[in-house]
Amino acid sequence: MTAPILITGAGQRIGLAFAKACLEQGQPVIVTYRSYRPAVDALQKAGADCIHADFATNEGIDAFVETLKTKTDRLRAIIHNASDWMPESDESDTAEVMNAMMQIHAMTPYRLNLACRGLLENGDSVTDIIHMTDYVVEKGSAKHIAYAASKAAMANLTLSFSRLLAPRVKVNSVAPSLIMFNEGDGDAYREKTLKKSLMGIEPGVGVAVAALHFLLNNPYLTGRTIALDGGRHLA
Ligand SMILES: NC(=O)C1=CN([C@@H]2O[C@H](COP(=O)(O)OP(=O)(O)OC[C@H]3O[C@@H](n4cnc5c(N)ncnc54)[C@H](OP(=O)(O)O)[C@@H]3O)[C@@H](O)[C@H]2O)C=CC1
Ligand SMILES: Nc1nc2c(c(=O)[nH]1)N=C([C@H](O)[C@@H](O)CO)CN2
Repeated sequence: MTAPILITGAGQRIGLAFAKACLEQGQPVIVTYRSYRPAVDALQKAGADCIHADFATNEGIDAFVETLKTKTDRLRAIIHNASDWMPESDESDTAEVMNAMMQIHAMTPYRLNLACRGLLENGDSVTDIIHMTDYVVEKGSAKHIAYAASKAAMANLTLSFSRLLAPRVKVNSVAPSLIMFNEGDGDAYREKTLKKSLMGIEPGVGVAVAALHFLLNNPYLTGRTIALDGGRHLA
């Protein structure tokens, strides 16, 4: 029996696409979701093991790990996808924003990687950790300061865990810029954002799924980042 891939935050969008792509290839998955959606039921019906988890507290992380270990004693990979794109605002409490961003983008992958090391190493094949970071790790963000800092912390986890876990486990980042807009994004924002990259497109989840497959099937990549950004760095 193939060991399952754990995908966090798979109730919608990119995480959901990851889960569907794995299932279509006969790869078992365990997914976390925070808010219930019909897509979770559909994933369960398609064979995914769906576990409710809110990583906003360490107790929530630890409760998830406890449940996970009742489901499996091995993991093929962990995809740290769960994320909150929280902007600063005049009303926001800066401490709350920074703490929330560091909790989901740094504490959660840190704590899960250490807690699940045995599951990743419990087999003969090399396994994977993939951190979903962000293009803003390179450039910062004037409107998502804490978010960018927390994704930079996540990017550094890739370096440290690569050193700690090689050669049994490969650890890489995928650093997207625009992959898919959110429903509430207006035309002006969309037009402005599309102009930020050389390719000038909203690529959709397929490019993220392609990056996932590339990393899972490349035995020689660890400690690296796939920049999925349409040439934004040169625009
Ligand atoms: N979409 C894009 O264009 C880009 C995406 N990325 C990165 O790619 C990844 C996927 O992006 P996208 O699909 O848009 O992500 P989403 O914004 O849709 O977030 C993914 C999921 O994370 C879950 N989540 C948020 N906070 C928590 C928490 N405290 N505990 C548990 N789950 C939580 C949400 O759960 P729920 O909704 O169930 O509450 C959500 O469904 C993210 O890491 C993102 O930062 C980077 C750059 C661009
Ligand atoms: N958790 C999320 N992170 C990010 C999202 C998102 O929807 N959820 N979206 C972006 C933007 O697409 C940005 O890359 C381009 O404006 C960034 N991170």
